[in-house]
Amino acid sequence: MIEVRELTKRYGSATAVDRLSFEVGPGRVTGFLGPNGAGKSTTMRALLGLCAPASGAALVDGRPYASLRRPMTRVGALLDASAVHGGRTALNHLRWLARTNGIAQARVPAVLEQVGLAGVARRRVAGYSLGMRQRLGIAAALLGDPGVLIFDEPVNGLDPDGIRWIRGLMRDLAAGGRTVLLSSHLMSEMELTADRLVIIGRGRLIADTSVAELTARHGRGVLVRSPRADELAGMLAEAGAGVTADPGGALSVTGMEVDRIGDLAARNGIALYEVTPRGAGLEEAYMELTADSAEHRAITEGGGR
Ligand SMILES: Nc1ncnc2c1ncn2[C@@H]1O[C@H](COP(=O)(O)OP(=O)(O)OP(=O)(O)O)[C@@H](O)[C@H]1O
Repeated sequence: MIEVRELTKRYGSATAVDRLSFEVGPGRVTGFLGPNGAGKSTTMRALLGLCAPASGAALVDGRPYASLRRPMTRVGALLDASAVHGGRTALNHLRWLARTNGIAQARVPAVLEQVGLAGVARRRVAGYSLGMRQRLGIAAALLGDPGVLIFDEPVNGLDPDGIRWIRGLMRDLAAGGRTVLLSSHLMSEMELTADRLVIIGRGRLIADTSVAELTARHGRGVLVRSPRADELAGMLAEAGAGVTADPGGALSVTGMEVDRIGDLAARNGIALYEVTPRGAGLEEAYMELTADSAEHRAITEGGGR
């Protein structure tokens, strides 16, 4: 469990995080989104005791990081994958981490296996690709088998295979009951990985919502196919959804989440052949939500050269 309460952090006269409050619960992946400079890294650093807030609190399992006993067994984090000393091997790095944090050495081969580095564990980290370093950073985060995981831009610089692997891992960790907070400035990435979104801009909370809610509110609706489309259309409309019939016989449903559509059909014994959210509008929704808080905006001048 992560709790951020009225968190404020200033650098000189600049306010990086401004009375920010949100909670992140277990069992799902929570995406932490915001434009460059929104305050995501600062918030994560506060959660990990790496910077002291001016006021408010950043808590893991109800406590500030500094008062956690054996913190690596409570919270694991990937902030900067290049932080490992290049002269070390992955094996030595993890063994040292385990030793200094009271973690059983048996966890070392287990996490190396989990992140796919078992075969290269005796190589020096200096020779690792960016993707391998990310995996090593994730192995370190998982070493203490913590219930809370915090990842800052974990897919940065990864190839499609690496990105797919990280997505799967995040989802597996959440499915296993862990609390997973994952930052990105890309909505497209979050749409595929996260269940819930905490969106900030200029250090303030902009939205705390589920991907499904955001899709229902800003997406282009849900495509529904059913052999009893007419009947279903009537029921959906009665329940408050916007319904239009596509030329092919499918329904285009707006203002209602996929789960509710499914429940309503099930309660009335209506078979569904397809229920597909058309989420293409999410990126635009995010741009709209954060439009006023982006640090740098491209200025488009008419009549350019
Ligand atoms: N050590 C620091 N000293 C001074 N200002 C800082 C420091 N760290 C962050 N800031 C400022 O605080 C604000 C929030 O930065 P932060 O790195 O938390 O944002 P972010 O959302 O993680 O951005 P990005 O997506 O670019 O990583 C920015 O305006 C940044 O310039």
